[in-house]
Amino acid sequence: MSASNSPIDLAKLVAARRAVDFVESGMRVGLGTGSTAAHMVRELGRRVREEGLEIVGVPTSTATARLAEELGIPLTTLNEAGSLDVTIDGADEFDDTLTLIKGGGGALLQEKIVAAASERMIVIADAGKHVGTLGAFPLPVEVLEFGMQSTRRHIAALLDEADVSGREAVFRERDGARFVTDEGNHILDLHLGRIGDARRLATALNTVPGVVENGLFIDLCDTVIIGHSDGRVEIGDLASGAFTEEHGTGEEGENLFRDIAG
Ligand SMILES: O=C(CO)[C@H](O)[C@H](O)COP(=O)(O)O
Repeated sequence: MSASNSPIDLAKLVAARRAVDFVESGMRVGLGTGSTAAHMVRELGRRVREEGLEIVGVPTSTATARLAEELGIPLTTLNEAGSLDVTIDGADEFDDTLTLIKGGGGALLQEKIVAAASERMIVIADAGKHVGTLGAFPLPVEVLEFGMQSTRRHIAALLDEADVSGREAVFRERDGARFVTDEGNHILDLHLGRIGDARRLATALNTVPGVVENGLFIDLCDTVIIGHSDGRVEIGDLASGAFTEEHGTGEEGENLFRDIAG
């Protein structure tokens, strides 16, 4: 079974398609980055082409911009759009307070700026990303190349005092070379195991000279749509403080699975 029709990918697809129901004509929409967000962009593209949905998108990475362009979704910049009605994006982890870890795809900087400019942020994710305590997923921190080893030492010193259970800080690599973000920076992945106080850690990290941004998204996400591989969807909403389940039959998941598997 390939990654594109695995149960996890099916769960991502279910969440992504449900999220697109929240998009209406006339909206300015932040387009997230990653495999789950790509499902959402494809579904938005389908609605633009087949249903005449009139939106303008603001992509959070060059990869998403490329995909959206291919699909015929009209795009603009955040500067042009000013503010956005909704952003739909993936996440690497989220907890019951809808605090997120993002940046697994390296796009956390644009993602955070776009989310902060949005009236509403909807996160789409497979159920495996819902955690009791954040931190099993390494926390990405975007750092400038200039003085990056010094920046790492300052972060290491800060972690000695932090309420975390692991302290390894590793520069991300891709294809044997240091990973470079869309802004030309690098990513330091912090293997923390358990993050006791996300707000305090996020604030502390952003005081270190050389840190551009960290992957903790706090008070940004309003709604999380959780997909299950049998087609069930849970919606967690910050305003109501509740997680509610939809599509209990599993039938939708089976149909989608047939669609993907061809
Ligand atoms: O934060 C991100 C990119 O910077 C992604 O949203 C996150 O890594 C989730 O990716 P995927 O949907 O592929 O699991």
